[in-house]
Amino acid sequence: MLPTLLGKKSMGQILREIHEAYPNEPVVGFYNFMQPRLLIRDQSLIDKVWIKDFSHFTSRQGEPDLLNDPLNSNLFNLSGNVWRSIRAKFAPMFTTGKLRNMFNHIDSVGDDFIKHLEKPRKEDSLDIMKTYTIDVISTTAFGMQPGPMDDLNNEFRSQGRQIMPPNLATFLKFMMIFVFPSLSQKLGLNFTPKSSNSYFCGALKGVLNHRKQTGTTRNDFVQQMITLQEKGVIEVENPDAADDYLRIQDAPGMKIEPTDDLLAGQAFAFLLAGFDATAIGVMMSLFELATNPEVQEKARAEVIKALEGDKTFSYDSLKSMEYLEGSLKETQRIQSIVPILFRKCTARYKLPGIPYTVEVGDTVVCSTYAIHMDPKVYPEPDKHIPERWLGDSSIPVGSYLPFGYGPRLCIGMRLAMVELKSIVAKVLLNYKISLHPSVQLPLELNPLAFFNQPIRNPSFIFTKI
Ligand code: HEM
Repeated sequence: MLPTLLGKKSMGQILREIHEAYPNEPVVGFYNFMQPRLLIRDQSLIDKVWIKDFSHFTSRQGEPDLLNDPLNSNLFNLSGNVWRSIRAKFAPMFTTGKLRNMFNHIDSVGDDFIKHLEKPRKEDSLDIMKTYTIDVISTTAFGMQPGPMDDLNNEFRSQGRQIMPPNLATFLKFMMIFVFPSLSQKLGLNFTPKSSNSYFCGALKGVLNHRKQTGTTRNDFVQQMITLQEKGVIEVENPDAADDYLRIQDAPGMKIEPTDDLLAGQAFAFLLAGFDATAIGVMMSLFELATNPEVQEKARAEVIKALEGDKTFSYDSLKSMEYLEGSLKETQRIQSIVPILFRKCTARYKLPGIPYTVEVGDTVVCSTYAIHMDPKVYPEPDKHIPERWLGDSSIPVGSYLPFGYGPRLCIGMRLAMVELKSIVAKVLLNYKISLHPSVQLPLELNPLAFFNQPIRNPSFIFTKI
């Protein structure tokens, strides 16, 4: 891991190199500083560990204390039955019907974003995309209408930007938490600054109180959280096969009270887990379209066709844009924004077909970045080919992992795809996208960032159509 500390290579790149250096091995052991790690290369083994034998790997890292630290007890950090019970309570919030009801909030932030692009700007391209993704979380998860996009004093946005800047201090903190989770817990070290935690949790509790006192209602996550407090469960009116990935058995006998603190912690996790990765996703989707002009033209033609006859942007008109969806999936594959998945072993596990047992507390990882660029799975892996995803595309198990895999797959996956598709479709309809001549290709990855993200964000030229 020295190259990462010296600012030469990101963790994602190093793991990809380890994966590619042992093409015939199903697993490879390595050290992350002093901690042994097992890299699982073989996709059918990934399928076993991440899905079939998930009960042995229900954790990601250490376990926060639900009773004494409910604000940090979020879906990302928790494990075992506590995680299962909270996931089962929150999963219905992300189903098709619920997202369809929330679509107008996302759509309206997208319209503001397009107006914002029309004004002269000096902002870095990732900063603009972050304004969009923070505003989406603000309106959906915190029930707060975002102000004008050019308001530089907007507190919610500036607090959001301060949470996890991709710099050396964040990197060292993350390393400490990953490598020495128990010590970090004793030292009270968290992924996020305490000030951010209290600002966002305070904001959500303020909105919860206001709704309860005034009886105001709105189609958003806050309203669903209130339903969860009042009824103990969120109903799914029209079950959809596309929601299968959210189905999960509640933990029997587990009684978890959805207190304001616990709900605030989850909303903060949605912000934390969602806004940065989605902003990088929007930026890199535009980058892929700018560098693949034929794909851009085809995707634009599809958007125009889907909106023929005065149709407006809606959850359903977006659904019909299959080529655009294929392009977004290609971006997620090629860019592998989250380049590594990891699980902590929670029950001793003998790896099938291999003389090796994973002990409780051991961490296993897989390199999504390497798998997404494997020519055996994706011929000509560097090429952006949306057609890979059209029709009966059959991808082997454990081979497409941008949102993770198994029961702990990203709960916000569909929300992220709707956010991405909606904004990219709006940009395509209004602008031709090209790269500023100053952009140097290929883009270099930021060695200090946990995500795969460029060290210098590409600047775009948006030409009004
Ligand atoms: C392009 C955008 C996004 C990407 C690439 C992404 C990717 C991921 C990945 C790879 C994981 C780990 C899954 C695993 O370990 O198997 C994850 C977990 C998670 N994500 Fe996302 N995500 C995105 C957007 C969002 C959004 C918008 C939300 C908002 C709700 C969100 C909320 C979460 C949560 C709460 C978890 C933890 C789930 C659990 O452990 O039960 N993500 N995401």
